[in-house]
Amino acid sequence: MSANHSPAGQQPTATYESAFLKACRREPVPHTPVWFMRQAGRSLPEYLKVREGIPMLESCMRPELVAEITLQPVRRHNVDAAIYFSDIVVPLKAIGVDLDIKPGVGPVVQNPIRTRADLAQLRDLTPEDVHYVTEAIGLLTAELGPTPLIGFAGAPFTLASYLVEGGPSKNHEHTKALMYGDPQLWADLLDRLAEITSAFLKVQIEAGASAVQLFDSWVGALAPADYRRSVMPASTKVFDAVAGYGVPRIHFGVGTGELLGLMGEAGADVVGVDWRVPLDEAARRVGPGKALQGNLDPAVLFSSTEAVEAKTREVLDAAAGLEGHVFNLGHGVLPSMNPDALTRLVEYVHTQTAR
Ligand SMILES: Cc1c2[nH]c(c1CCC(=O)O)Cc1[nH]c(c(CCC(=O)O)c1C)Cc1[nH]c(c(CCC(=O)O)c1C)Cc1[nH]c(c(C)c1CCC(=O)O)C2
Repeated sequence: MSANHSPAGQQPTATYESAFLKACRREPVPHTPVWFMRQAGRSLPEYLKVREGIPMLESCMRPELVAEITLQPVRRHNVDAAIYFSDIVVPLKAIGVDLDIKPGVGPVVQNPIRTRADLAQLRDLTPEDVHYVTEAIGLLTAELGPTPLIGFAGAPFTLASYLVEGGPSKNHEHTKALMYGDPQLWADLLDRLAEITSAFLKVQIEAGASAVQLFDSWVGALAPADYRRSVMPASTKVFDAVAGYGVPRIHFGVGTGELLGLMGEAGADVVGVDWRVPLDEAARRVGPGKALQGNLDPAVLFSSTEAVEAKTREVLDAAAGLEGHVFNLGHGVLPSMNPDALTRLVEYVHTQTAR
């Protein structure tokens, strides 16, 4: 550790002192930090241009392209953090699971995991399996300066939902059939995924990520008792595995109003909230000692600037009493969004919250 490096690991002091990381640590901030889930991607013409002719998963394995795509929204929107460009299925592909990302569909798995024998598809992940991640993060930390880089992974439940269903699913019928019908196989599957996810997050942190987000996008499909019994042990295992690095751990899912307390309890420092629960109520559900992230309804961005500002004001007002607030959308940027509206939104939050 040198003089311009922070106590919490590899990052430069200017990064450690950034508004985003301060808000995650519930320290006073110069302005409310902003970033957007899926800020890189199809809403940006410059993204469509560099991705032309390159399949999604292949683009995730080219370090220079990953670095360029990750930087695009930082340059354009003046967001307070970058998120590493990848996908939640990349570590599964890296250990040899036969899957692809189909345009307009999402991840599709060739041989769904439904029996004990199928578990053999899930071997341990080594740093060499994802050497391109280490390379890309090396390029990125050099380019980003003080702007923090968020690493991420899919949470065990959400990964399991793709692996068991074989693709995207509305009702998660095969997943729930396994969870309720063979609890031991289910627990073993989630534990395997927790190991893989932990290894993947460690690679990102050791390469220079300043925070990590665990996406449990589809876990809102579960009741709290089932979450506690069948999912929380695996997610807790992931958070515990990276606790020693001292980087903030963010935990996000959609439709998780009834799970917010448990998702914090699983080991998050920051709990992501979708647009269905106002942040002051979310803070009551999560309890003290955690920051919150969110939670403008993404679809508001399709409306007028005045309406966007009014709805943003509501989010900021609900967040006024929080210990730490990271502004975000309640879910990801949609491909059809006007990127200029996102740039204006960042500027609006920054000016409204300047102290
Ligand atoms: C559930 C989930 C997936 N992937 C991810 C999640 C969790 C986040 C969430 O809840 O939205 C995570 C993810 N996937 C991607 C990112 C990029 C980083 C960022 O936020 O900027 C992140 C954080 C890139 C991507 N991942 C994907 C794209 C689109 C593919 C493309 O650009 O060709 C991008 C930019 C593909 C993907 N991958 C997945 C879906 C549902 C899709 C969309 C399918 C489609 O509509 O075409 C699975």
